[in-house]
Amino acid sequence: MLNAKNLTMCFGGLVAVDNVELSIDKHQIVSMIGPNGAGKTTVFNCLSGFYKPTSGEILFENNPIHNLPGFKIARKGLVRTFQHVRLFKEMTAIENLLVAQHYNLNTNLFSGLFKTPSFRKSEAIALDNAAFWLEQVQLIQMANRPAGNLAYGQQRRLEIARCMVTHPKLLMLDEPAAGLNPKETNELDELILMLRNENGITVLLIEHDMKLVMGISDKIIVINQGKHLATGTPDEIKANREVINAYLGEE
Ligand SMILES: Nc1ncnc2c1ncn2[C@@H]1O[C@H](COP(=O)(O)OP(=O)(O)OP(=O)(O)O)[C@@H](O)[C@H]1O
Repeated sequence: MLNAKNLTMCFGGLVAVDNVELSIDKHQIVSMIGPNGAGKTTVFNCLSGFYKPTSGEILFENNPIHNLPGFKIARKGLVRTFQHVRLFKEMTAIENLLVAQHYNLNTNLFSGLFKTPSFRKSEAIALDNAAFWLEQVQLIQMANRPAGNLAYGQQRRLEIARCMVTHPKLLMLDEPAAGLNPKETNELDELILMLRNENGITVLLIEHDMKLVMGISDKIIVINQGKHLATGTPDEIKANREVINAYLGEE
């Protein structure tokens, strides 16, 4: 589904990502791990169009995307969250999910002004979709609360719902468990598995929580000092001497 070849990203003289190769198959849950500063977020930023890679190729469903801006990549079905929560804090939970669907709304000036039947229909579909995903992430009771008033774990789930209302094919989560307590991390674990098992989503995540990573990943990609170090199943990665030396051994 997603393939990166010779992916390289330089910031001035610093090679943050150095010839990284990766591939993600449909319906897999793939985790990218590595020490702080290894280059994981930079890889994410290149894959999602936030950065234009210095060199290399990124194919999404066999089409090159490395020259596309982020919003066009998102429209192709590759959608992401960020390391820090980025919700519209003054808007309610449901409003955040409606704003995310603006692209699907039939909103030209005429239809919006006169509330044409097609405008009202697309508004109703967006509302149903938003309510469905609030239910899925167990936030339906919070629909009318300002997003900024939700607990941190709830805000994280709302961000995932905000991605899901756009019907992505590949969901990329940057440190989704950061700042969550163990109960919230378990709920996140279940939510990610549900997205894959019941909604057919492919998931790529960056995560430092090894219990979560080892528990849900089909495949783990290890990055160290900007370079690809290893790829394998959780058991293969746990037993990989180079990985233990570079990363797991530190813990
Ligand atoms: N916009 C930027 N400009 C300059 N240097 C950058 C930029 N973004 C990242 N870097 C550098 O690139 C390297 C890789 O950073 P990156 O954030 O990708 O690592 P990471 O593996 O995601 O780390 P962490 O786990 O701490 O989030 C670091 O040395 C970082 O300082």
